[in-house]
This record gives sequence, C-alpha cells and structure tokens, in this order.
Amino acid sequence: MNEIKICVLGSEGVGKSALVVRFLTRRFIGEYSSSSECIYRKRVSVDGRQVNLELYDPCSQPCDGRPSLNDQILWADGFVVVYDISDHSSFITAKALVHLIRQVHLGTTKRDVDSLIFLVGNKQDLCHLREVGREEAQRLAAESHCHFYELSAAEHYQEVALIFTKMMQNACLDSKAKERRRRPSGSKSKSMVKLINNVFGKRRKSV
Ligand SMILES: Nc1nc2c(ncn2[C@@H]2O[C@H](COP(=O)(O)OP(=O)(O)OP(=O)(O)O)[C@@H](O)[C@H]2O)c(=O)[nH]1
Repeated sequence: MNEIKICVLGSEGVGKSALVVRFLTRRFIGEYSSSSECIYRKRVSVDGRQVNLELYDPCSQPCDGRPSLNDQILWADGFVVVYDISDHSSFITAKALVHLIRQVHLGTTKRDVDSLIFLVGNKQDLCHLREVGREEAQRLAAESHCHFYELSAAEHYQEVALIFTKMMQNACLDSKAKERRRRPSGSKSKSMVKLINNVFGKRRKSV
C-alpha cells in the first residue's frame, strides 16, 4: 500500500481540525476555519515503509461541491470518529457515524473496516463538564468492534500522534492481509494449471 486515506468525522466543533493540526504540526492553535474542507497530504514512514498519507477534514458548514457523507466514507481507508466528552449530542452523532461506516463498507465494498474505526472522545481537559462517561463510550466501541481513545487535543500531543500512527499501521496490515488472501488463490490456480498440464502432457505422451 502506497497511500493511506483517513477521514476525520464528527459533529460541529468537536475538535476535528484541532486533532488533525495537532498531529501534523504538534501545535494546538485554538481556532480553525470551519467554512472550508481540507485534504492534508504528508509522506510518512510506517514501520519503515514510506507511504503517502491523505487526511480529510471535512467542513461542517454547507459548502459548494462538498462530497456526500457516503462518498466521504467510501473514499477513506480509515476513520477517526470524534465526539466531545462535554457534549452528549456529539456522542449520539458519533454512534450513528460508526454504524453508518460499518454499514456502507459492508454493503458496498464488502470490507470489514472494524479495525480501521477509531472512536475518539476529545476535550478530556473539560472533564468537570463531562456528559459522556468513559464506560458508555467503551461499551459502544466493544459493541462495534472499534478502537476507543479519550484525550485532549488541547493538552496531549503524544496521544494524538499515537492514534494516527496506529491507524496507519492498521491500514498497512489490512492491505497486507488482503494481498495475502489474494496471493494463495492465485498461486493455487497457477499450480493447478501446472498439474493439469502435467497430467494431460503425460497422457498425450503415452498415446
Ligand atoms: N477545551 C478544549 N477545547 C478544544 C479541544 N479541541 C478543540 N477545542 C476547541 O473546540 C473548538 C472547535 O474546534 P475545531 O477543531 O474547530 O472543531 P471541528 O470539529 O473541526 O469544528 P468544525 O470544523 O466547525 O466542525 C475550538 O474552539 C477549539 O479550540 C480540546 O481538546 N479541549
């Protein structure tokens, strides 16, 4: 795999841009434009392998030419689904997004993307305003077989970097597994052809 596409989804203001910018620049800036969508491109090393990372941060405001949610989901290999721990409605949206991603991929690409969905509770620094319990989010992650992290883009760099790194590693493993699944059947059919040729070749000789 030479390319990994990650889409960051979640309701308005949960900190999607903050997470992406934190990962790419190590900085927390505070205010980000929400009227434009961005695809960030970066060449990264994943377990010693060079890959092109594309990170999609969609805009929450309606804007011209914005791809539909389904198209965004089909475009991506992996998903960071973000909610704000101090806003329960954002968790409900995250839950719906996790279910939608699984449905869309299982229905259209027949891909099991469970290992490539990361549910992320952001704004952990606002725990005095917490509306979403850790256990509630852990339950959703367990039911949906996806990964779960809680962090603060404002305060943590290492945790943010870990999420994106793990996601890229999983995407590479997923593509390797796919290649392996394809290869044995290819070599099996090749050896089957060889076997058939041998059998018929021998018969022809004996005639
Ligand atoms: N306290 C706190 N505030 C945060 C954190 N992450 C982001 N914010 C703030 O939350 C607000 C929204 O952050 P954005 O990164 O613009 O959120 P978004 O999800 O990209 O927003 P839209 O593009 O409008 O959907 C900003 O004021 C950020 O400073 C965090 O970890 N802690």
